[in-house]
Amino acid sequence: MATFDTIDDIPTDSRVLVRLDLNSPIEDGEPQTNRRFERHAETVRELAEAGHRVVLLAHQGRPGRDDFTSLAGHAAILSERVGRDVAFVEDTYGEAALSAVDALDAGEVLLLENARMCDDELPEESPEAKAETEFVRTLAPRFDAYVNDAYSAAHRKHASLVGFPLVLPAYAGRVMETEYEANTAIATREFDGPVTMVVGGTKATDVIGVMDALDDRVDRFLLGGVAGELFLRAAGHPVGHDVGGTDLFDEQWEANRELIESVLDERGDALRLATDLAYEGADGERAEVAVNDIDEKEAGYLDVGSETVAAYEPAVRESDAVFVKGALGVFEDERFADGTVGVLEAIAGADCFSVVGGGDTSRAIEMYGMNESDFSHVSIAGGAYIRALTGEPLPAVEVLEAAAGRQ
Ligand SMILES: Nc1ncnc2c1ncn2[C@@H]1O[C@H](COP(=O)(O)OP(=O)(O)O)[C@@H](O)[C@H]1O
Ligand SMILES: O=C(OP(=O)(O)O)[C@H](O)COP(=O)(O)O
Repeated sequence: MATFDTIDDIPTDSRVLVRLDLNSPIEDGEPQTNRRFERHAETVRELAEAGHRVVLLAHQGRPGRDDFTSLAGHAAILSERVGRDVAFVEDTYGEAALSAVDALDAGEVLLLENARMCDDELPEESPEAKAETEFVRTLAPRFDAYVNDAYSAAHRKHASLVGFPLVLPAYAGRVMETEYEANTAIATREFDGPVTMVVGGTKATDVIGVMDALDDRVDRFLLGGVAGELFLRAAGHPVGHDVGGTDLFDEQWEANRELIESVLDERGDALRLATDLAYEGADGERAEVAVNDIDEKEAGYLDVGSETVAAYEPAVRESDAVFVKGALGVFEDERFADGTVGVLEAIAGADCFSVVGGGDTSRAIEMYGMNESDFSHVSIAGGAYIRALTGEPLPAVEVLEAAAGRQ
């Protein structure tokens, strides 16, 4: 269990600075609504209803990229989700921002401009250095408390994440609390029965690192996606390399070959590899082939096959805990959703503790009409989820814990 203080511990009538992670996909310059708004809305609503003055800090994109935008649109979406007005000021710690902060009444909510528009925010430095920045030194004195709800950004040593908790009493928001507890469960909780991890997606380097780190915590890995194909390659099948303009496999194979081979060698018994794969047939329909019948990879494989899904489902049902990292196929295309959806539905119907992580994979839950409440936790974190699974510390969580020790 984390040892941080939570928003239940904030003294009444406080001026509270809250770090959220509203980083979202941007289309035509506008943020697209997603789970992050819905989840953070709970923390914001609770703080406002408690009568605090609530000022929100967040970021969007990275400087130089297309998704680096103002947070004006985020304020509108958040306002809808919270069910009360979320004012927005196009400034982070200048005159306009400070006046807006000072003008707030009890229960009012204000979102400041994208923190990454300030030079002090981004370079990763120690919490002590970040606490010394003009950004932190200017804003902090306006507040009685700092809340970090941005679990999904907690792997970054940015001013808004690690600077403020050094100089203000600091607390975890509801998202921080629930994400932390669920995502560290694989390393910290004892389960009575088998622990299963579903491993897929495109970022094979990430998930293979997770598999290696969780070696002794996981009883079986169900593989699919790009990572699954690389393991099939290591097992001697002529798959797991790029064909026809794809560039997902060869580079990742070169980078991870030794690790893949050693995981296969040492944990072979715990690994379930696909026995059949799906691809786009000549008629454009889904076609399947048994892995043992593949003499040469000629098509891109886009899902695990139906025999594999039928084998993975009971493995899920027998588990006491299931953690998901990455999709088993290109579920965005209905023809190749069977693996991902079949396994997610088996988890939803099973009596087990379950965590589904990764922004892309968790999207399959709503795309295919599954109920989020049938899972113990659907994470809104990507990089931070990976780090939690591999047991790497999250700097923004560490400073919250240190703050609790001082409070
Ligand atoms: N065999 C495959 N070939 C190409 N893409 C795949 C394959 N299997 C899964 N994917 C893609 O992987 C994506 C999810 O992977 P990833 O980004 O690693 O996970 P997440 O964002 O959920 O952490 C999905 O969008 C899916 O289309
Ligand atoms: O969306 C985020 O992370 P994610 O893509 O790992 O889920 C966070 O907002 C961190 O963003 P960053 O990776 O630009 O620092």
